[in-house]
Amino acid sequence: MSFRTPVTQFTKRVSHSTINKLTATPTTPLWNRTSADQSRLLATHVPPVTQDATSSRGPTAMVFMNMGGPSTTDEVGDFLSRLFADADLIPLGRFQNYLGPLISKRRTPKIQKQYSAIGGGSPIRKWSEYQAAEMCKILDKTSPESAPHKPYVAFRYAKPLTEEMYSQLLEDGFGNGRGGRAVAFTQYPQYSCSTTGSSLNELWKWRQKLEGKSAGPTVANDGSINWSVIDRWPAHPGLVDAIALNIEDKLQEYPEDQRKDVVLLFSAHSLPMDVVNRGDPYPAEVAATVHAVMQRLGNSHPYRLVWQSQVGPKSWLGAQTSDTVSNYIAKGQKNMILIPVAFTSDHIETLYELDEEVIGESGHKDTIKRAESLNGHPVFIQALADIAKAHLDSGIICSKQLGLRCPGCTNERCAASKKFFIGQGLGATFAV
Ligand SMILES: C=CC1=C(C)c2cc3[nH]c(cc4nc(cc5[nH]c(cc1n2)c(C)c5CCC(=O)O)C(CCC(=O)O)=C4C)c(C)c3C=C
Ligand code: FES
Ligand SMILES: [Fe+2]
Repeated sequence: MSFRTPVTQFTKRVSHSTINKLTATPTTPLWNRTSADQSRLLATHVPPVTQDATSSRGPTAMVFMNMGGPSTTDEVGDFLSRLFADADLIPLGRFQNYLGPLISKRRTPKIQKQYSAIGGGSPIRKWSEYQAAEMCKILDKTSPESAPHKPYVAFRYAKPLTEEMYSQLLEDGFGNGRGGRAVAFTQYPQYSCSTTGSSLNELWKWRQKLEGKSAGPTVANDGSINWSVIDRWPAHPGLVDAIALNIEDKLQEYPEDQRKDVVLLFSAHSLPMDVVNRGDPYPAEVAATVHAVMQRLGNSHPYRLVWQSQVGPKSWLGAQTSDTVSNYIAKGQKNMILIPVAFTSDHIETLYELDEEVIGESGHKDTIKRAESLNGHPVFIQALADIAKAHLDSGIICSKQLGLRCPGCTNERCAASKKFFIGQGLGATFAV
């Protein structure tokens, strides 16, 4: 039995302090006990109260975490300077404060041109706000016990930034001595320490700054925000189905006699090899998505997983998407569908890199196509709601995986933020 199940049963009638009096001793609070112990205590001491259909533990804040993108070309400079200042993404050691601004300043005009070419900015904010709001509408119906669900967006490098979201949460009455529940829902389906890991480290940092918490469990019961995390969902059936449906739609654009011989190229943002070799979970999780999509399609077509968007002189995980397309063309394969698989909405890497560069410059624009990004696909929105509902029902603070650091990790921010998010024993183990 999970911690949450019994709590939902008495909602407004039994307060958290009563639960604690009933269940915990001063030295071993409920959230710090084994799950068997929690079940025994709750089963023994809690009077059987039937659920009141009108009662709710809400509001629940549903916070969509992502990297973000500049909404206008004027924001490109700030976006890049935050990106190159992030030592979880681009570690520049003691030169970070000097090299970060220098590289971002030098890169700005080139990246501004790319955003101009896709309509003057990244659509990620528009899509994230839409996806979060639509998901919350579904959750209000499917999960009345945690309603109302309030959508928030927290970007790592663009507005609304994590600190803006956090201040808004406090203004809206979460925390500030009133407790309140918030779910950090990563919008990267596959976990990488350079993406979701960085967003969680940032969230932990702002939690410390704005709520004064330097340590302690997520189920704090001290009036600060109770955080839990959806940290990965690489093979969720709804995600898999939405990607598969977009592929099936694209296949329809080929003449029937050619359709079965189209090569599917799943394309994900690459990682530097030193990150891969550190033991980052992302390559394996992206492969899990691809495998699940191919199973859903009945392994109907030949396919490869390829990697795009390498930046700078380091060695990156390949094969590169652009090389793959030219190599296959050279081998005589002209029918190919590129499938963005590690990002849930359109962004510069689909609209510019894939559409304008890889396809646009291939000389085979008619036969090399791209599957739609997930954007507002109703099957995808439903998947988000299903993932969130399962999380809310489970009472789990985060996945078991989140507690385990990469074998080669030397980043102390990872240690501190993981310790916080695993919530001292509710569902995850902690390894240093
Ligand atoms: C799952 C997605 C992503 C992973 C993993 C990822 C890792 C990663 N990225 C860089 C460096 C840069 N990324 C940049 C832009 C960018 N990255 C992603 C996604 C992932 N990155 C997206 C969606 C975007 C574009 C945002 C948008 O258009 O809205 C950039 C800036 C652009 C540029 O200068 O070329 C850099 C730099 C590293 C080093 C890294 C892994 C360690
Ligand atoms: S780099 Fe992966 S846990 Fe720190
Ligand atoms: Fe990137």
